[in-house]
Order: sequence, then structure tokens, then C-alpha cells
Amino acid sequence: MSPYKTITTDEKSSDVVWHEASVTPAQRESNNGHQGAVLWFTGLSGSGKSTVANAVDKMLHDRGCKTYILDGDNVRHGLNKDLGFNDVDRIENIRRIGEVSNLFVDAGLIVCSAFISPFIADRAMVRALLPETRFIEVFIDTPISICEQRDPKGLYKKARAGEIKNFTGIDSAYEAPDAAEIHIKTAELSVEMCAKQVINYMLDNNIISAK
Ligand SMILES: Nc1ncnc2c1ncn2[C@@H]1O[C@H](COP(=O)(O)OS(=O)(=O)O)[C@@H](OP(=O)(O)O)[C@H]1O
Ligand SMILES: Nc1ncnc2c1ncn2[C@@H]1O[C@H](COP(=O)(O)OP(=O)(O)O)[C@@H](O)[C@H]1O
Repeated sequence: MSPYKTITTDEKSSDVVWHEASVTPAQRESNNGHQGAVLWFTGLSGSGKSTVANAVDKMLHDRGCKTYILDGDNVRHGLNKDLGFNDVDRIENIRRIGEVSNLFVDAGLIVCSAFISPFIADRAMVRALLPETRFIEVFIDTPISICEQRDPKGLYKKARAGEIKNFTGIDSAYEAPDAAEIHIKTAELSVEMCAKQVINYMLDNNIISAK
């Protein structure tokens, strides 16, 4: 059975007409040789989202998969450059990224989306947008003490000095997932092992097939 949703009349705006594409998502996936899916990396700043997402993207690309990567810092330079870090802007940030991720999945790609995405409700909202089983939450679980020690961009130092307000984990909340599909502890594993944990999940769940 197709996991893709049928849009009902109630869900459509009455004045905007939905056009069915002549190439279906299933046909795109068949051409690609794998399912479309979003790997949704969530975690504190400095937890390792970008590092692990890039390693996974490279491993998938090397296997011949069609992939794309969306990263917080980069998207905030373009699509979301009008947004800041108060709660309302973070919610809108994640809503837009969720919609973009959904388009990539519709195109049959495996998208690695790496955003702090601190609120449970927003991650649930993105999950609900995607066809069933195509949203894979990847919790990059790194204690804040380690993130702060790493401080790859010097942001914790600035936040502690009061130069950055609303910094996640310091004066803005991070709500950890309690049932993520993949739970990665970067303080205990190498980057390669973390990435392999994701690849193994995808193999075990038939999202990609063994080479
Ligand atoms: N106040 C504050 N809090 C957290 N992060 C901050 C802040 N200001 C700037 N930055 C930088 O922005 C990156 C996070 O952007 P995201 O789009 O992932 O954030 S969110 O999902 O909307 O919460 C984040 O990137 P990562 O360190 O890769 O997580 C930071 O580099
Ligand atoms: N196992 C690991 N997984 C991911 N990052 C790690 C790991 N071990 C050390 N690091 C380091 O931690 C930092 C994580 O930074 P980054 O990937 O930019 O985090 P984020 O995108 O969550 O802000 C990098 O400097 C990276 O080299």
C-alpha cells in the first residue's frame, strides 16, 4: 500500500486547485532504486548534527543514492534569513524546512535535515506532514557539557558572556525526543560509527538495499 497521502477536499484551499503530477512518487523512487525519506537530525548546537549528517550524506551518495542536505546555518543564510531565534521564529523555521523536506521526499530523495529543532511539537508537525514511515528522527544526543567543551563556533562562550540571547540549552529550551527512531551518542562513538548507525537503520528498514 502506498504511504503517500491522498489530499482530501477539506485539506485543499477552495480557490487553489491541486494538480496531480503525471510522474508519481513511487515511479520516482523506482527510478532511484530506493525510498524517499527525511533523516531529521535534532540536537543541541555543537552536538554533531552537521558532522554526522554530512557523513551520512556522503555514505549514501557513495552508494549511488539520490540525496540532499539541509543545514540550519545554511538555510538561515537564504530561505529563512528573515528569521531569528525567538520561539515564534524557530517554529516558522521548522515549518518551512518541514515543507521543503517534504518536497524533496516527494521527489524521491533522501534528505538529511540538520536543525536544532528544539520543540517536540514542531518535530511532530513535520512528522505529520510526511508520508508514514518517511520521517526518521535522529536524536544527536550529546551532553551540553561536551557541546560546550567542543564549542566549534565559539557560540557557547558568547552566550555565557550574555552576547547571544535565547541560546539553546542556556536561556532557551531544548526538548529531547523520547522515542526517536535513531538515538546516537556522539560522546561514545566516532563520527564514522555514528553515521554507520544511521545507514544500518536504513538497511534494516528497507529504505535502501544492500550493495
Ligand atoms: N540563539 C541561538 N540558539 C541556537 N543557535 C544559534 C543561536 N544563534 C545563532 N545560532 C546558530 O544557528 C544555528 C541553529 O539554527 P537552527 O535553524 O538549527 O535553529 S532552530 O532549529 O530554529 O532552533 C546554530 O547552528 P548549530 O550550531 O549547527 O546547531 C548556531 O550556529
Ligand atoms: N562522534 C562525533 N560525532 C559528531 N561530531 C563529533 C563527534 N566527535 C567529535 N565531534 C566534533 O563535534 C563538533 C560538532 O559540530 P557540528 O557538527 O557543527 O554540530 P552541530 O551541527 O550540532 O552544531 C565538530 O567539531 C566535530 O568534529
